[in-house]
Amino acid sequence: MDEERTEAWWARRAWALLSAVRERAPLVQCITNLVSMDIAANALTAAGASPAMLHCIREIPDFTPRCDAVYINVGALSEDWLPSMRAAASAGRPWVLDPVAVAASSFRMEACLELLALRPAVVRGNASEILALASSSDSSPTFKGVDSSHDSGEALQAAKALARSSGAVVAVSGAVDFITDGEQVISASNGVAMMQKIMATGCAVTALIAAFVGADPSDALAAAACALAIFGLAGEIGMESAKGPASLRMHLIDALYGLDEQTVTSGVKIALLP
Ligand SMILES: Nc1ncnc2c1ncn2[C@@H]1O[C@H](COP(=O)(O)OP(=O)(O)O)[C@@H](O)[C@H]1O
Ligand SMILES: Cc1ncsc1CCOP(=O)(O)O
Ligand SMILES: [Mg+2]
Repeated sequence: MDEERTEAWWARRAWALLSAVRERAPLVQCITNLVSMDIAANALTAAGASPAMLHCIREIPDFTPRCDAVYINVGALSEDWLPSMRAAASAGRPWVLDPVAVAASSFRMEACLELLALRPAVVRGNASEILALASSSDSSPTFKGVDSSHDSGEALQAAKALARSSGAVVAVSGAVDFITDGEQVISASNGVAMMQKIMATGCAVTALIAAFVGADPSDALAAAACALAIFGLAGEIGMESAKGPASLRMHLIDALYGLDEQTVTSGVKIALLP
């Protein structure tokens, strides 16, 4: 199977998955921080998914089982929301974790480790987040809040170890995104540096990963790699018209909405690393 996963295979897979999102409009429940709600909901809907920002614990038993995927993001974690996160992660739907600033506190680290034990299909973080989560350490001297103080390649071994110990696909974002199930490593090299200057692009791309998993839960590794590459490609196209972070945000969402087969199959840069 691996031998046939050429760059051309990945390009076709990325288009097939984006097409599946557009056709099936997966319902994605998002329990996410308040900063990211707007960009995540807009990225999801531009891609063809159906976002729902529901976090009241009383709604989860009725609503979550009807979702195609669940997205949980601890960016603005609180004692009130953690029970909802636990309940939604335990509802039997495929789900994706964004461990924003996991090293911020022991409360956040313990919450993320507890959620990790509830078997997310995918964990996506920046390099500092994946390094911290893999080592269960909330005491890094280089901690910079929600931003990464490491390059994605520095977290590759940690990502592989975390994938093996948790059973999740682990994605590390950065200039090059790395996606691993603990054995295979995929690189996705789309994107522009200016994406780091738009608040909550990381949160938005994790939401998009959840939509791709919801559209096709059979291969979380492919879903995560293709969602990251497609989001990055939308950033590249958006950058052609952008003057700065605010206009890039708008043009990225427009580009995500307008992607066609030719643009996706010629533009995504996904490769299986040897
Ligand atoms: N230097 C870069 N060059 C190109 N794309 C980048 C770069 N840094 C981040 N990205 C892209 O921006 C998005 C958010 O990633 P990142 O900034 O690592 O997440 P977070 O916001 O959680 O820290 C991802 O799609 C990633 O591929
Ligand atoms: C600023 C901020 N504070 C808590 S969550 C959040 C957004 C983080 O977004 P991202 O992880 O995409 O950088
Ligand atoms: Mg983040």
